[in-house]
Amino acid sequence: MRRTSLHDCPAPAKLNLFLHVNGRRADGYHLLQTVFQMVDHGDLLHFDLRADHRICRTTDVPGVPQEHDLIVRALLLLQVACERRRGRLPPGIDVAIDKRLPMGGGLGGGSSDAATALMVANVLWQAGLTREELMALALPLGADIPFFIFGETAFAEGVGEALQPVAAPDCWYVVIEPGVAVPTAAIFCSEHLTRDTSPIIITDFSRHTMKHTVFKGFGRNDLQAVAVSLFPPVAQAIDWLSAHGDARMTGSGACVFCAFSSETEADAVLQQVPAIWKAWKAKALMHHPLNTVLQVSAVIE
Ligand SMILES: C[C@@](CO)(OP(=O)(O)O)[C@H](O)COP(=O)(O)OP(=O)(O)OC[C@H]1O[C@@H](n2ccc(N)nc2=O)[C@H](O)[C@@H]1O
Ligand SMILES: Nc1ncnc2c1ncn2[C@@H]1O[C@H](COP(=O)(O)OP(=O)(O)O)[C@@H](O)[C@H]1O
Repeated sequence: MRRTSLHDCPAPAKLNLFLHVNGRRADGYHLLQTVFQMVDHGDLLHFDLRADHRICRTTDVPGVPQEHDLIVRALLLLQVACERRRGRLPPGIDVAIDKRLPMGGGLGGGSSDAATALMVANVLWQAGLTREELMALALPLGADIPFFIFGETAFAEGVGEALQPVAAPDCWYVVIEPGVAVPTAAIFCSEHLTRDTSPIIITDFSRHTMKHTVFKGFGRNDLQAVAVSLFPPVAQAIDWLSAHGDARMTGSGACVFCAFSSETEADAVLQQVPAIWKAWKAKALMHHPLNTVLQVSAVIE
């Protein structure tokens, strides 16, 4: 049966368990190695097919005009791809967002929103793009989007688009939002950013090591030193959380996280977080929730 709406669609946050900057491409983009981990905390999106062909965001997102919104841009790309494939333009979509993830937080909120929109619209429009086709369509919009469509914990290379599944640590995270928005570009263009971390090679041995990454302090976030120097609240949050474990920044910041092997341990730390910061706990997700909720893989593969 053809569906005309899908509500309460999750767009989970990601954490970069480590993030190494290995070099820079001729176009200025940086070559990275990272492990992307989804967690069970994120935005919620609601989709309704329209009678016309317009893509409309029905929720105001302060600072993000509708035409710049990654959700809207992603859906416009898919609508055109769908028209090319099917010979007719699919109906428009109204998208409402319950925004929970802070912008400029390094949690990939905008990217995750766009990935969820693409996976849902692929079903609503019966567009029939494969997972790989959706990932390729999304990459020009943002390097993190393909990961969310890939849908499982991944070791990523290139600018984040070359993905391999890795064993994920089954744990809980405490995440602190330091209350500042870090613009990704400001970190990557800093003259103080180190860009020469030696690439690691993923073997069966290192896959195993990855599983213990968060507890054994594997790697580091090469973007952290620059973010800490430009944004003191990030430094303060890392200092505080470091008393409880290996605290790190995710992505280009600002959020910081620390892993715990049980929910009880995470709760104990969460209760002590100073009231000046917003903080939450989240469980590691092995798969994107839409893989099962929507049977996306069955529909698009
Ligand atoms: C750093 C990461 C790690 O997961 O995530 P966030 O912390 O932003 O969530 C990503 O690589 C973010 O990739 P992406 O989402 O494409 O970054 P954008 O905000 O579009 O990039 C803003 C600017 O940062 C620079 N940039 C970005 C990515 C990259 N690999 N090299 C770069 O030099 C470019 O100048 C780009 O124009
Ligand atoms: N749906 C969206 N949600 C959040 N940010 C968006 C969205 N669409 C576009 N953006 C833009 O992407 C930027 C980065 O937001 P976000 O992905 O949430 O953070 P980060 O890249 O730090 O993880 C925002 O500052 C905003 O300008």
